[in-house]
Formats: sequence, structure tokens, C-alpha cells
Amino acid sequence: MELSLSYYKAQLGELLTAKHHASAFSTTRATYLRIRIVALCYLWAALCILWIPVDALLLDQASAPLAILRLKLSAVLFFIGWLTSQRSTLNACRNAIFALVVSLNLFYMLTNHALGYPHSIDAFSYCYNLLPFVYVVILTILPLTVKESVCVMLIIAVSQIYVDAQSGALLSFETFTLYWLQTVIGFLVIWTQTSKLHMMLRLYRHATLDPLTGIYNRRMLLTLAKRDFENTRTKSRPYSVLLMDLDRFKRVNDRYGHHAGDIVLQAFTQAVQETQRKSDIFGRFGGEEFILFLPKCSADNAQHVANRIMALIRDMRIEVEGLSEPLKVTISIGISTSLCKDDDLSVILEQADQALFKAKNSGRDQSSTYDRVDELIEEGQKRPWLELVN
Ligand SMILES: Nc1nc2c(ncn2[C@@H]2O[C@H](COP(=O)(O)OP(=O)(O)OP(=O)(O)O)[C@@H](O)[C@H]2O)c(=O)[nH]1
Repeated sequence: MELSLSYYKAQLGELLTAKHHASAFSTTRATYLRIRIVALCYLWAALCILWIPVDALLLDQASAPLAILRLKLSAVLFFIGWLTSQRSTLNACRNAIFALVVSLNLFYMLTNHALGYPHSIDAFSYCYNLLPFVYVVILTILPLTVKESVCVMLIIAVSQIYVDAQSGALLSFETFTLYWLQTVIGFLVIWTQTSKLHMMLRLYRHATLDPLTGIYNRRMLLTLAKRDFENTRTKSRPYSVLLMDLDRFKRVNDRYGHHAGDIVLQAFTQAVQETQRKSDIFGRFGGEEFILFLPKCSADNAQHVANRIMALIRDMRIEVEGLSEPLKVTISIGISTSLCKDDDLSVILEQADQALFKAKNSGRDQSSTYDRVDELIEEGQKRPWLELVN
């Protein structure tokens, strides 16, 4: 693992804001957040109702208005939980967290008002003053960025300051000690939330990226492409696939060693990454085979992209420690474009494979576009990716 300054900078950036996360990771995090928010809302809503008899037992006059407040909060939490269970985007989850924290804090403000804190304070009603602590701590279950986490903490802090200002307790020594304690707990919670996020990012990387090149591995590549392909297809846009294979790569390994082969693979992926658009999906299909999915890209444009990549790779001079001369490599590319709404990704991949076969057979260092007239490849030469995509 590279432990340079830029590595730490990138890691820190990912923890600070979601702006630096890959969209696939955001989708994964949204799924994770959604389950927790829904569970939290339903559980809190149920506990809120179950607490009503306890209030009735321990608080005299104030228990009736509190019971109404509890029922209202419970209804709001059930609604937030239900709404969140219907959505799956990261923004929907963020909105749900915002709504959850705001409603809990509104409840805190209103209960304190109903209890007349601090004038009618007793041991039990004092518990209501500790609600912000509870809110802060329960949020540790959410993997949030520092920015998201700080926003949540600010909402809680503002409502607490408001309550203390209203009750005239803001400038007391006791309030300051409480704030100090809460700030420490707040920092610990931010730390826990970002640690959770960090762990998620690491696990996600291990599960989805190829360790040698750092691009998507085969499983992730096909998962993302399938989703992307279906979205593009419903909008009747063209979708192109470039299947790329390094030429005579076995020779590189045999002549210069496996380490040199690894450096070539890394140099190749870096070069392709520099040319790809943000919406393109690039990954390692296996060995020296790579796929670049080009959403909303016509056959002509796909041909231009292939030409550009081939020229780039042809001009590359790859320095390998211990070798007097830099290495030169070429690639062959099979291109296939889906235009029809009813196409299937596995069929498009199979067509790209046939086109690649043709490019290899025609002398390598060239691209070939799948042509329906050319369906001459025998069954035995097809690759087993159909099962993987389906
Ligand atoms: N160094 C290195 N080599 C790999 C890796 N994965 C696969 N290979 C090698 O890639 C080579 C692929 O060779 P072949 O499938 O025979 O194809 P080729 O020599 O590129 O020939 P053509 O594709 O027909 O041009 C094999 O020698 C594999 O060992 C890897 O991660 N690192």
C-alpha cells in the first residue's frame, strides 16, 4: 500500500465530504444508512409511546401535554421511517437524518417548555434536559462524513442553547460544564461515525477494486455496467463497449518477468483512466483483458475513443527498473454498440468479444467493430461472461 502524502490527503478528503466518493459507494452507503434510519425511527417511535405511562407515573400535571407531544413525535418518526424505506438515494437518507434530528430536537424544546424547566425541576424531569446527550449518542450508528456529522451536531447544539436561553440557564456554571461534557461526547461521536465510514470505504475498496491496478474488478464492473446499461437503454440512448486486450502480453512476462508485466498493466490502466469521461466505467475483466463501458456513446464516437486509446498505448514508453530500454506495448480492441431498446448487455459483450477476436486475427494493434453480418465465430470461442452478467 502506498503511504504517501497524497494517499493521506485522498483518504482525508473522503472522510471530510461525500463529494469525493464514487457514485457506486454512495449508493452502497445509502443502502446501509437507510436500514439504520428506518430501524431507528420505528424503534424510537415505539419507545416514545411506551414511555407515556412512565411519565404519568412520575410527573403529575405535565404528563398530559407530554403524552400529546410524545404521540405527535411518534407519528412524525413513523412517517420519516416509512418515507425513508421508500427511497434509496443518499440525498433521501441525508434529508431523513435532518428531519429525524430536527423533530427530536423540537420535541426536546417543547417538552422543556411544558415542564417549565428549570423552575419546576425535579430528579425525573431533569432527565428531559439530558435528551441532547441521548440524541448525540444514538447517532453513532450512522457512518457519516465529518461535514454531515458536524451539521447534525450543530442542530442539536442550537436547540440546546435555545432551551437554555429561554429558561435563563444559559450563563450558569452548571450549563457550561454540561456543554463542555457534551462537546467532548460530540467529538467522540464524530470520530466514531467517521471511523465507521473509513472502515466501510476500506471494505468497499477491497471488495470492488482490483488490487494491482486500482480499477474496478470483474464483479463490480459488471454490476455497475448492468445498472448503467439498463438506465441508458430505457432512455433509448446508444451504449458502447470497448473490450481491450494487451497484445502478446505473455511474451512480456516470459522475457522480462512477472513484475515487468505488472508494471505494464498499471501503466496501461493509468493511461486509459486519464482519457475516460466521468460517466465511463472502466475495469479489469481478468488477466490482461479490460473493458471500458461508454454510456450514451455512438459507434462512431466509440471508434474515436478506441483510436485515441490505441495511439496513446502505442506511444507509451514504460520504464522498468533493471531494464536498459523502456517497454513498448500495443492493444487490440473489440467494439460493440447497442442501439436497440431490447438489447441485452451479455449479448453486447459477446459481440465485443467477437470483434476483439477479429482484431487479433487481423494482426493485432487495431480495433474492430462488431458487424452483424460477421457472426462467424464458433460457439466454442465464446467466453463465459454470459452467466456472470445474468
Ligand atoms: N504480470 C502479470 N501477468 C498476468 C496477469 N494476469 C494475467 N497475466 C498473464 O497474461 C498472459 C496472457 O497471455 P495470453 O492469454 O496467452 O495472451 P497474449 O500473450 O496476450 O496473446 P494475445 O492476447 O493473443 O495477443 C499470461 O501469460 C498470464 O500469465 C497479472 O496480473 N500480471
